[in-house]
Amino acid sequence: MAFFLSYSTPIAHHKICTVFSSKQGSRHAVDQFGSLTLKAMPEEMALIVTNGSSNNKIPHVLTMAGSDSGAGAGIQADLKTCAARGVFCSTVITAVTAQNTLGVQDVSILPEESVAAQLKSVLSDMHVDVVKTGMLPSTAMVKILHDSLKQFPVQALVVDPVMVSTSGHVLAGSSILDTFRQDLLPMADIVTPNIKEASVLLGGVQLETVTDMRSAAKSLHDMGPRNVLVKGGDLPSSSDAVDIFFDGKDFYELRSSRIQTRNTHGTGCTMASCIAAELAKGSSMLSAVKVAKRYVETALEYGKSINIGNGPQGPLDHMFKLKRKNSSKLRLFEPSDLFLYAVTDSGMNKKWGHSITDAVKAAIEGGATIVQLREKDAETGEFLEAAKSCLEICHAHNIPLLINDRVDIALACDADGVHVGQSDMPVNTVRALLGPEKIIGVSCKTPEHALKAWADGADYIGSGGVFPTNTKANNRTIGLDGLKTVCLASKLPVVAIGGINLSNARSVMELGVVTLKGVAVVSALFDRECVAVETRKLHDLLTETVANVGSAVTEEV
Ligand SMILES: Nc1ncnc2c1ncn2[C@@H]1O[C@H](COP(=O)(O)OP(=O)(O)O)[C@@H](O)[C@H]1O
Ligand SMILES: Cc1ncc(COP(=O)(O)O)c(N)n1
Ligand SMILES: [Mg+2]
Repeated sequence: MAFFLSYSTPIAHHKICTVFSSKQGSRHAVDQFGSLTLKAMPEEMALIVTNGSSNNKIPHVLTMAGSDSGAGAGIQADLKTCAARGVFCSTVITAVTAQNTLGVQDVSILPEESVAAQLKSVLSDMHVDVVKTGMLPSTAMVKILHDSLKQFPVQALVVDPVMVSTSGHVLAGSSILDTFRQDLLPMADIVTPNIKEASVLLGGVQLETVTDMRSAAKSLHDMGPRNVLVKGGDLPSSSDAVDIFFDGKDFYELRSSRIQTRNTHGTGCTMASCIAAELAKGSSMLSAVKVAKRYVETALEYGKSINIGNGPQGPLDHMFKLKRKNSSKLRLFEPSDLFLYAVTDSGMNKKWGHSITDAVKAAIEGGATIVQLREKDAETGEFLEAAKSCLEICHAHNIPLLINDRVDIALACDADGVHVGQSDMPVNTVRALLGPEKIIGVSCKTPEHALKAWADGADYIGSGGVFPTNTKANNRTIGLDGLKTVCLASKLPVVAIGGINLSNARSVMELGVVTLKGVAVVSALFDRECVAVETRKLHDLLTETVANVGSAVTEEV
């Protein structure tokens, strides 16, 4: 969300050539005389002429950093972090490092012309909101950055003053220190040194306590950056991970518990690129820093036991949102799962004194091939707990568990999918929330419903009520003919539902349409004293009918 204006009125002692303002009022002007300093300017001068945002614009971070072959830090960390935070990330590579979990084996610095060309390519063409810098291995690269930003101003500059890798390898030599102090820091909206970097920038002062970190933040702020974050990941003898944020006025102590893991390589780069990503989305500086701290903490927690490499420091895992518990055992949908589809009903379980988990266990024991929890009256907390327990039972038997209607419950317990009705959340919205691998079923009474479900990305449809039923009030019965019409029109596998029991299940399966894969039942299984026995009876009857009808229901859609 950036607003730009070309401007040429003298302000104070500078002739302003370019003015920039963000939504939050972060303002810079670059003077025409080539000073390396970006000056803050009064709010009222930040005239808004062009709104640089449009509906289809994605927030954009440009990272100028080194490549890390081990992919925990550097450019790779920045790309993954921005992707995880929903922000577009372009890259200017300053150096190519050979790193792994043992340390840094090689550093090749890219030619300055190449760095300048990369910056120009991106900044001149693509609308960049925020620039984030990591490894800047030469004085010339700082100058190139300054000149590029003067020509193509951006909303904010996040400077991670990378100097030494955690493994102790020097990534920016001491000859560059003066340039960092004099030229780079004054350009920064925020600078994010770790303890070692803060100490080096301040000429070697010892930083051992949170109080030392506060003084360091203050001294660094005096060098010109608008905000300072001194990161305490490596603060000796601290059981918490404490960072100090200073905005020139107030200090904030950001504290989280220290996660015990070797996989911390890249925390600093990740923190800085997450701050940049949040700024690009429109956050204030303090909110961006807080979100970034929580993001790093969560990534550390999720990735704490990952085993990559044999060295002392493993990479941070940025994409925890994509991670699935037991991903190797992910249960993908098979149309044959619809064969005997058990749908629970809290009223019936109460009536017979069955807990929901006992009822589900019994249905599986009797041969149910998929389970749907349809708990219309349950309290959310209670429903979630029941869903978690049922999921464990279902997965122990390799049976998918779906949740009726409640996408929130399905997400919270990582269920295999959701079944929705025509008036529930639209299928494409459910798909966007659950992701590509989860199972989505939708109730359909007509061929039009069936075709829409297919077009919207459902996996199967439930069609009915085939027969009159007590479990759903005011539900129009479509009969066997209606079911057959839907099955013939459907491009998706179909499960028949509504009043199906031992006495009529045969007539359903005898329709013999290839798309009809099974029956879904509520009362015939759960409005019974012995759920396992009733399920077994229905299972046997279906097996026998299908064997007689031939290949119809086993053929894939
Ligand atoms: N083991 C940990 N548990 C929780 N947070 C951590 C841990 N290690 C680092 N952090 C956090 O990660 C962020 C990056 O800090 P730090 O590791 O000090 O930076 P750098 O990678 O530049 O050395 C900070 O917010 C810090 O508090
Ligand atoms: C290319 C590159 N950039 C930055 C770092 C710092 O990361 P860390 O402090 O986690 O080692 C690194 N090791 N490599
Ligand atoms: Mg670190």
